Amino acid sequence: MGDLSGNYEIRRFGAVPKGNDGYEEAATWSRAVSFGFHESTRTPEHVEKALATYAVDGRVLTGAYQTGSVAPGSLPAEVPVATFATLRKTLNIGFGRTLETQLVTSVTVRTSHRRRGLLRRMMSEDLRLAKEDGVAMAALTASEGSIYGRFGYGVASFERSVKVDTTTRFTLQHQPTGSVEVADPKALLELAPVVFDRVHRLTPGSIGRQEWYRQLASGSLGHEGKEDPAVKVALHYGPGGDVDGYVSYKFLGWDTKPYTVEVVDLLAATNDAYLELWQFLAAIDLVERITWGEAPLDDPLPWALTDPRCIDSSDSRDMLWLRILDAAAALEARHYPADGRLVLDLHDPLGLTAGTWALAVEGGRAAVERLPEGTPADLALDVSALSSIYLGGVCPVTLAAAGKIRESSAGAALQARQMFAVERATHCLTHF
Ligand SMILES: CC(=O)SCCNC(=O)CCNC(=O)[C@H](O)C(C)(C)COP(=O)(O)OP(=O)(O)OC[C@H]1O[C@@H](n2cnc3c(N)ncnc32)[C@H](O)[C@@H]1OP(=O)(O)O
Repeated sequence: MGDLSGNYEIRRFGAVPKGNDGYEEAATWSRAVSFGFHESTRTPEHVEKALATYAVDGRVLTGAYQTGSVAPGSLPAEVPVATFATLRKTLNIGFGRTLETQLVTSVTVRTSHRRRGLLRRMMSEDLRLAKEDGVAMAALTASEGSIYGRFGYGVASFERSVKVDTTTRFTLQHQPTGSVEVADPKALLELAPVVFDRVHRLTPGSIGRQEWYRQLASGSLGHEGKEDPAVKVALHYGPGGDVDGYVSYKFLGWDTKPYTVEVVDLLAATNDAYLELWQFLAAIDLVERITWGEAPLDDPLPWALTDPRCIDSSDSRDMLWLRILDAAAALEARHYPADGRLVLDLHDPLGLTAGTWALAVEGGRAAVERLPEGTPADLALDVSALSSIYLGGVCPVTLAAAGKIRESSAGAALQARQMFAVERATHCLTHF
């Protein structure tokens, strides 16, 4: 057996639909990803459907391949030992502004090749290339909390799972302004992207959705890679008759007690649509509980309920991790609700954004200037902390208390909190 310890070639290629050159390479790559996440081996049909959606999103697939000899009888050299994928979508950075963002996903390293620096190599190279390509931000959702801080990522949004008691206890203080009607789930193939576009423009932290979402919401392609006949859909119509929200949901069966409906996807482009979709869910006969795994932490629902304790939410977790790649471009892209000047001493484990930066905001517009090294700073912080506070969803004062931000001028963290605030709660409804 040859030396298996270090010889890898990193290859990048596009996702292509079946019938195209490169399909087999992409299909083998996609099976390696399922292996890395401990899923059952995907059927050829599942792989085909997944790759068709990846191609629409323009995903770039990265694989690490063994170049030396492969252990006899083990997986052949064309199966990557590590996988990594990226796609580009926009991120809502508050006040309706969006920023092109490098989304990192499908990160796996085969157990027998782990802790040899493969993730580090793929991540460092990809972030450097994205920056060179003019992308100022990267994002991911993490399987474990301890992996990505070292690469400069910081938690920027949260989500929680809720169980809502929809027995007679559930009453909302809300007079409907629109209406809700049940629809053929397939209607969402067309409507979901339209509604999402409105939600995306309204919600700080929102990430543009990949093709797969409309398929999921419409029951066309479930997590198992097949049509999901259990999915049901209701649409919300605003006062003018336009569809401004929907809920896609499943009844979990008569064996689940209390009888429960699980939300697959819930989007509302207006405050009224959100509450009225909840009124609809709560009105489903025979059902006593609604569950939703992607609810916001800062949620209007409990405030609209007569009894906010109808909501049981024991499980809150980090959702979006951001990584600023270009400090000046990312900071200048934002609108700031408060003026001020902050000098930031920024550390970066990959060196992409390191330096002393002056952020000067006037009339909500930022000008960012690099200052000579050693210029006294108001705040000293790692790029992961700046990425965390960037969307207004994480408080700089709290990070200062945690030792993640060092405040040299009294009150600078509070000033940062005011400057980085956004117009409504940061929430990301796109997993990728
Ligand atoms: C965005 C997403 O796709 S999230 C999904 C991530 N994937 C998974 O969880 C699948 C299962 N896990 C794996 O496949 C692998 O363990 C990976 C991808 C997490 C790590 O891959 P490896 O190639 O072993 O990582 P690599 O050797 O490059 O390590 C880089 C650094 O991260 C650290 N590290 C790696 N994995 C972990 C971990 N799970 N927890 C804490 N630290 C970790 C290493 O110690 C190393 O630290 P250092 O460079 O500061 O000394």
